[in-house]
Amino acid sequence: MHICGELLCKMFSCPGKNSGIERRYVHLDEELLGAHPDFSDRALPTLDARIDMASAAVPELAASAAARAIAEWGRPAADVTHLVFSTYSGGKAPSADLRLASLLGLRPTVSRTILSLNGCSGGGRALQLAKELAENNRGARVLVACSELTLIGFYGPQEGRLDTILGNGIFGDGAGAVIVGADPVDCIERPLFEMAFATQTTIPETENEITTRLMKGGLDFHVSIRVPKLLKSNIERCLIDTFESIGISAEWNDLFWAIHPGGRAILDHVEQLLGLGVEKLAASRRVLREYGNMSAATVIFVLDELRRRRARGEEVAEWGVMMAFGPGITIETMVLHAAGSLKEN
Ligand SMILES: CC(C)(COP(=O)(O)OP(=O)(O)OC[C@H]1O[C@@H](n2cnc3c(N)ncnc32)[C@H](O)[C@@H]1OP(=O)(O)O)[C@@H](O)C(=O)NCCC(=O)NCCSC(=O)/C=C/c1ccc(O)cc1
Repeated sequence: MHICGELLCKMFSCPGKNSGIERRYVHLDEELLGAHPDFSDRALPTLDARIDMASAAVPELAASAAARAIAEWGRPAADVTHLVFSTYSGGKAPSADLRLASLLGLRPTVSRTILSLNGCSGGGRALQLAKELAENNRGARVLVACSELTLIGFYGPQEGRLDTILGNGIFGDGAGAVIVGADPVDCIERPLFEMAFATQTTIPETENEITTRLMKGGLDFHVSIRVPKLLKSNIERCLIDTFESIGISAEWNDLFWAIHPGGRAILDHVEQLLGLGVEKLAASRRVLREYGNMSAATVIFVLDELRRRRARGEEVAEWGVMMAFGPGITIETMVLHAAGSLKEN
């Protein structure tokens, strides 16, 4: 797995001390908003303009992350065989995946899949799909790209919609990219993490807790106040089931952790529930602090941060877990093995 995160956009506000967020980056700056003052009002028909803007900017942002991931991978872009692209910020076909393939000069036979509206679980889903593709197609090299722009669903405050304020307070823009493959080529490819096993769980009867819908005024998203507690009640079962499936018994504090920082409360709940030491969620908290919740792209930033922490010797665990949460409520869980540890065995 080769990882790279990318931020195009301009720096945004500081949303307050309780959020755990110090800065975020957004494409929709004051100038653009000045040109589209109707974006502030979700009752006005702005979807066409938002989709036009996103159709240009989403693949460009993805391309800058992907170009860096490909450069670090060390092989030419033409060696990419598959592309899995996740975004909630689209709304037309051909989609951002085709434009990204063209911007990167991928081969015309590249096999493309777009994941749309998977929200914050999209990064986990895209990585699991890439794992399946890589393991089942000899020599496959899968480019995973997640690119999110909040402009598709940014509104001003509205009476009775506290979740809009929550969204404006925690969401940010960003893109991440990863190259996934099996059987690395010696001396050229230097894997970072092995994706050992992955599961997807849907929490029963929670389909109304995180929702998004394309409306004439933009992407209308709703995140209920119950989300952190629902995750807290279900996460440990997912972890136990996942580790039992591969016959590994794990002490939570002996693992490294890449939890999607959907909000500060979610990280607090996970830390408390699993009895994790304060450093265990440091990568997730840093990404939340520096970039906010960039939906699907966020777990890629967390993995990127984790590999930096590993390089500095701040995280030494051999096995780890990545978790991402999105509409469903869907929990994507993946057991990871640090590639440096593989070589030592
Ligand atoms: C950092 C927060 C936002 C605030 O923390 P706090 O400052 O300690 O304050 P409170 O938690 O006590 O909340 C302050 C107020 O906000 C209210 N509130 C608190 N969450 C809410 C609420 N979801 N609604 C509506 N009022 C609320 C809460 O009731 C309270 O109201 P009040 O008592 O009247 O002051 C914290 O609540 C927090 O981290 N919440 C979790 C955020 C969360 O659920 N994140 C989403 C995870 S899932 C995801 O990321 C998917 C996104 C997605 C993206 C794109 C897609 O296409 C699809 C999906």
